[in-house]
Amino acid sequence: MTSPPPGMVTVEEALRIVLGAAERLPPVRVPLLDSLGLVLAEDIRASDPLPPYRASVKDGYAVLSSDGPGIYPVIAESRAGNDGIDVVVTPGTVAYVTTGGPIPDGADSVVQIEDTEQVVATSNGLKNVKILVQVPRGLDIRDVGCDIAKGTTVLKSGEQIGNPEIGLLATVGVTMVKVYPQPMVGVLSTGDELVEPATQTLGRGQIRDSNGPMLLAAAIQQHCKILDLGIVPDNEESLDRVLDAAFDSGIDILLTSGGVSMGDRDFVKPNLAKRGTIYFEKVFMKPGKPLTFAQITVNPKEGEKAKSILAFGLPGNPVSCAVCFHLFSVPAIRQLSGWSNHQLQRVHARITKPIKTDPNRPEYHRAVVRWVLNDGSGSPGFVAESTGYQTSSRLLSMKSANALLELPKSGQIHPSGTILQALLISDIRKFPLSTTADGTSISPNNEHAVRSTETTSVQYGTKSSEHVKVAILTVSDTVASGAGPDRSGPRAISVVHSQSEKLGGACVCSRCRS
Ligand SMILES: Nc1nc2c(c(=O)[nH]1)N[C@H]1C(S)=C(S)[C@@H](COP(=O)(O)OP(=O)(O)OC[C@H]3O[C@@H](n4cnc5c(N)ncnc54)[C@H](O)[C@@H]3O)O[C@H]1N2
Ligand code: MOO
Repeated sequence: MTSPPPGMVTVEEALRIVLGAAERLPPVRVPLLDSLGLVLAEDIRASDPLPPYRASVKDGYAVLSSDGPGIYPVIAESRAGNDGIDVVVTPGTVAYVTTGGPIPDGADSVVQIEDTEQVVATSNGLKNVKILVQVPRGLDIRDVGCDIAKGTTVLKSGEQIGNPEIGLLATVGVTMVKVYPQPMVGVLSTGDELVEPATQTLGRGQIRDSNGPMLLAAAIQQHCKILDLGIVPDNEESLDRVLDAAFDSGIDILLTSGGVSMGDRDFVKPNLAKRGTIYFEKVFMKPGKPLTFAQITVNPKEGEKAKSILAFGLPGNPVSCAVCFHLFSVPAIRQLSGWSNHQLQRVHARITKPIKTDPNRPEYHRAVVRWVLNDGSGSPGFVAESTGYQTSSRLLSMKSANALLELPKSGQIHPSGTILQALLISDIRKFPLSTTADGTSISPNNEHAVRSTETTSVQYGTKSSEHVKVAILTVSDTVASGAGPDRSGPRAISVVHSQSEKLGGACVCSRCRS
């Protein structure tokens, strides 16, 4: 890994520092439904077996299997609760049961309705039924505790609570759940140029605050409680006043945006430095270089413990702000919330178009990752499509992005089809399965693939052991007519050869022009 320039930390080091400062919040008890999305802070055991009684799996008749086919009187109907409680199914009798209903004593099997026939009432006054089949002992009966035995640990401390877990908690009778609480996140936008989103007409030099609402929404998506601290202008006194109130209000995390680079009115860092410890103030990454991280200890109120607050001075550029939130604030939120694995998930994905890397900083390139049946290699896999122009002021490059492609600094071009690591930043399930990223095939024979990559299309080997053969096609009227030189073809060849090892031994096997 390349060392960062002086004064900067690597992304890995920055994350290590953040997680070192982030401690789990003390557990609390919350009502059942409020625990959704939170992390359990205790083991949960079943105090009763499930089912607590022998229950029928089918609508049908509880029988003695040894009786076999024949006509039998129906001595009881057991649907739920105390139905059939004092009834004993003796040889030569049956009881009607519904799905989930208690099996009366004596019966050892259930014959489903489909394997019976109603018999016209007889002189004994009881309904009679004709059993048509021989059933084995135990058929269609759930024994006591067959789903959950008494004393089983159904959930473990540290597990995340989703809807099935809510159901399990309800099943075992837990209505107040011990969980790690949601952190309270305060969000503050800084900058003289900022006005409220509701502002209809912008004055000269004004822009609407997008970072504030975006970060509040992002914190909500991470199951946090939020405190909207609004906008402060670039002036020391206003910032001081708002931060005094913020630190007094019980927040666990402070997210500011703007005012952390080199401007003469960038007051966030000095303010945080005055209140606590700044751990780093520049990260070797793009976007997000001026990210600042500090820990502030707030003096305790009477009878309370001193409180530690994690403060992220996020860069003002909206994309830098969002990327830093995902890479650093999300793992911190997860750690405070009791997650045992705070890391963002990583997948390998093939890029659908060439991507140029930054020559100076490792880059986090926004992309849409989806699972396709043919990722270009003939097999299923993830493909990644760039969200386009990546400048850090262009929030449209975050739109729909569910992944950040990790691009080490090199200044080189990754050709279409290169496999890259992608950090997932949102749920990829909303991108449905398709044949390929664009619903077509991205094989080199496909017209779209040739157009999308302009002059280069990559053919992936069918077996990983095979060398990858690359055909390069320059499409240009000028070149084809001989009116000008082919510049892109030779450049593409040199890229393929310089990246040959990374591309599984790729070599150019043919080159043509049209
Ligand atoms: N001399 C240098 N200048 C800059 C450097 C540097 O190293 N040396 N770093 C650049 C980088 S990289 C970034 S990123 C930005 C970050 O600057 P700040 O965090 O101080 O942010 P501001 O200057 O306040 O704003 C930057 C940009 O973002 C817009 N912005 C700010 N807040 C919001 C908001 N809430 N909603 C929407 N847009 C916002 C602001 O108008 C600016 O355009 O610094 C570079 N400069
Ligand atoms: O690092 Mo800044 O975030 O490039 O734009």
